[in-house]
Amino acid sequence: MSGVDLSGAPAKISFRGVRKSYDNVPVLERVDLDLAENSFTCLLGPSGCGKSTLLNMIAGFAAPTAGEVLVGGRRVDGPDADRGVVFQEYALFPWRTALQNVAFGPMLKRLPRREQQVIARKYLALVGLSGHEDKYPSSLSGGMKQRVAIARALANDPSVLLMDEPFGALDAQTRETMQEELLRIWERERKTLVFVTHSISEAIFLADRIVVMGTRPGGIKEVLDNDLPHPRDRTHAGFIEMERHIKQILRAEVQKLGVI
Ligand SMILES: Nc1ncnc2c1ncn2[C@@H]1O[C@H](COP(=O)(O)OP(=O)(O)OP(=O)(O)O)[C@@H](O)[C@H]1O
Repeated sequence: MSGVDLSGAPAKISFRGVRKSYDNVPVLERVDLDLAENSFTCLLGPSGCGKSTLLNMIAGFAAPTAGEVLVGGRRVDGPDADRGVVFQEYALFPWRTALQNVAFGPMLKRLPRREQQVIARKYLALVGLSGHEDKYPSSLSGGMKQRVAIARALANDPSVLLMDEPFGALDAQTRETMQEELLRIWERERKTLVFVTHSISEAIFLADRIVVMGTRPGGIKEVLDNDLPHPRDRTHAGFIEMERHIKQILRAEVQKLGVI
């Protein structure tokens, strides 16, 4: 049975009593979480708390040790084109042009060549890369490569988009631009988006739900609903207050580890 989000809408993604261990070492304690369809959730927490593990279980790259993960009411038992993934390190094919990279999913679906190109051009345009179709990744900047990676994930028209620190390697200015672009794309494409980040400010800027995670035991510390109006202003009192609150939770977690 699929869960119900706090808003009353049926959950698109549900974790039911999920635990995860690697080689008998527990990484995640019991996780119960429901994410609504078309919601934007950020997973935030100290290094090693299991953010990527949680994301990978939605993607189907990792299986829970106990419990289950449901997407659209169906148990995840492996990767699926309906769940697109974008990683920090771009993961583009260096020998394929931007267009060929984005057309990769439609090609795997064996769509006619012309249709593959139409889809790839559409998503490259959506991420602001019209005119760069024939460039190879080596001649694109970090921000442009990440735009191609996003377009490639979107070209499969997934209902769920999973992003693992996608802007972590970008300079501060490019990162802020990409955050704004991503919100624009999310508003237009209406995907259920789950985004892993280390940055408190990035999480508050982007997400309507922030899942703050902790270590030892790894798991969810707090789930915050973020209803600050868009476009979000990082100097707004509500923004700063939320930042302060999350910092407090994370500081306590890091102190538990004896790091500071
Ligand atoms: N495939 C694996 N095999 C063994 N241990 C793993 C594996 N993947 C992750 N781990 C361990 O699980 C813990 C959680 O890792 P995970 O990458 O999910 O954390 P994270 O919060 O995403 O970390 P970071 O912010 O540093 O990327 C870490 O201690 C990590 O070493």
